[in-house]
Amino acid sequence: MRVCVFGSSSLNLDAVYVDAAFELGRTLAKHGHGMVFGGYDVGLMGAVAHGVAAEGGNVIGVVTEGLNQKGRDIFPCEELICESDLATRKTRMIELADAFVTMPGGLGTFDEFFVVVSQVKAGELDAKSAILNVGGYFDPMVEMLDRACETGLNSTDWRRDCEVFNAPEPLVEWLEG
Ligand SMILES: C/C(=C\CNc1ncnc2c1ncn2[C@@H]1O[C@H](COP(=O)(O)O)[C@@H](O)[C@H]1O)CO
Repeated sequence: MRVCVFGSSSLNLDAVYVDAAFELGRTLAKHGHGMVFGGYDVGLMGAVAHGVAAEGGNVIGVVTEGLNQKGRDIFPCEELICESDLATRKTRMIELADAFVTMPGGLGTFDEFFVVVSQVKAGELDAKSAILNVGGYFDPMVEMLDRACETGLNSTDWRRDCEVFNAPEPLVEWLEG
């Protein structure tokens, strides 16, 4: 399986997030899965790629022309794809993946997570999505999503193909199930 991982591009992150990202990468590779991600060697994005590489796993990176021009470090991926912009890059990452994992992050990470679950909701995508809820980071978002369903404002059960995990091992086992 090829798993797409979303996560923060920020620098100077707390070690609890970085360690969890590295461990996720190691777990994916130990289970024989490859990874597709945003391609840059920064933040949780980079940490998860280092984890995959540490176990000899395969990494595909999808970068953009605009971010390359900002001089961001690119992870040494087995395959590197360059797209024109963030939207095209996101589409490409989704096309390349069999399943999705969202790690803690900011606006870019939220955007990627919601695009995937919205496509599943609309029936455009048939894929599992897992949230790695490091340190309870996603608790408010999970609460909001549950509330959206309880009130009927969201017309489907967001948990249908989406689950929340505190550790990488059960997460990867769920993706495989
Ligand atoms: C100028 C800054 C960041 C540049 N933007 C991005 N760099 C790398 N990856 C990005 C960027 N914007 C969106 N992405 C994707 O979303 C996730 C990271 O975004 P976040 O906002 O940091 O959570 C990641 O999965 C990327 O695929 C500021 O330094």
